[in-house]
Amino acid sequence: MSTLRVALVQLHGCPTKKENITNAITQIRLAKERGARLIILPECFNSPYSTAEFARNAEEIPRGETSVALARVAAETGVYLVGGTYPEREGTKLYNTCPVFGPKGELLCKYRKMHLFDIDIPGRCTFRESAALTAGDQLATFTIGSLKIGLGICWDKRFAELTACYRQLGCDMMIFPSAFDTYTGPLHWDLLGRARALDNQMFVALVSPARDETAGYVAYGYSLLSDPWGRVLCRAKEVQETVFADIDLKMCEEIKQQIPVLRQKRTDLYELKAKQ
Ligand SMILES: NC(=O)CC(=O)C(=O)O
Repeated sequence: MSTLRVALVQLHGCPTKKENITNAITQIRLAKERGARLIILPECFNSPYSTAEFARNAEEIPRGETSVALARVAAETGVYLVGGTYPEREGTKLYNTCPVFGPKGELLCKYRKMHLFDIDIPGRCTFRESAALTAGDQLATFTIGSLKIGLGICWDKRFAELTACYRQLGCDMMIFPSAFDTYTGPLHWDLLGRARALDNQMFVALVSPARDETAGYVAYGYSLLSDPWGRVLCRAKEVQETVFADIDLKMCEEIKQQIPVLRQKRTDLYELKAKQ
């Protein structure tokens, strides 16, 4: 395998959880028809992105209805499916969790958002995820052939050390299901995606919900995939749509030779260490 077709599925929000799941399944089937082998959904795709709504839509992973439906469609289509995120319930705690299903419908891993989205830009954007959710404390990776992929969720991409830890683990791709808002999106979305890609010489995919001006939280849209050079290979607009990129897996090795910054780190003077 020297190239991999990736689909970024930018979904619009539907009135109910059931309709969100049905819409996602339809789009996954269409992406498979167009040759995708790795399909990625957005953050919080089965629920409004609201601290007041998380509990109502939360479920156990992988026993809940969203996971069961995603596992089934992954097996039916034979794809790797990054199930965006949805609220996960474990005991009394809620998490913002990204599950990954393999081509047989098996749960390959799940990642719980490690940095919670607590933001306060008066008059622009205020959100306190930590009022409703518990932060995760584990990195999560999976592989497709020789490609090792790391997971983060939205706000996590602002913490450069996290992606650098995944680089240390040998990841050549990061996936961030995300939901930036319409103030931070235009300023930071591309910049952060491309910066993480360039710093770590890896592919970076950011997948957002479509924009809905009537929603309580208005997501930015513009899902994108950056290559290790910081070039945007595909980008959605604001509406529901799926965009595709064929990623060339040799590119990470080439750039590491040509621009050998990863080998030139002065670990005698500074060092990054994952504590797990
Ligand atoms: N929704 C998030 O977690 C993060 C976000 O919107 C931002 O970083 O801006």
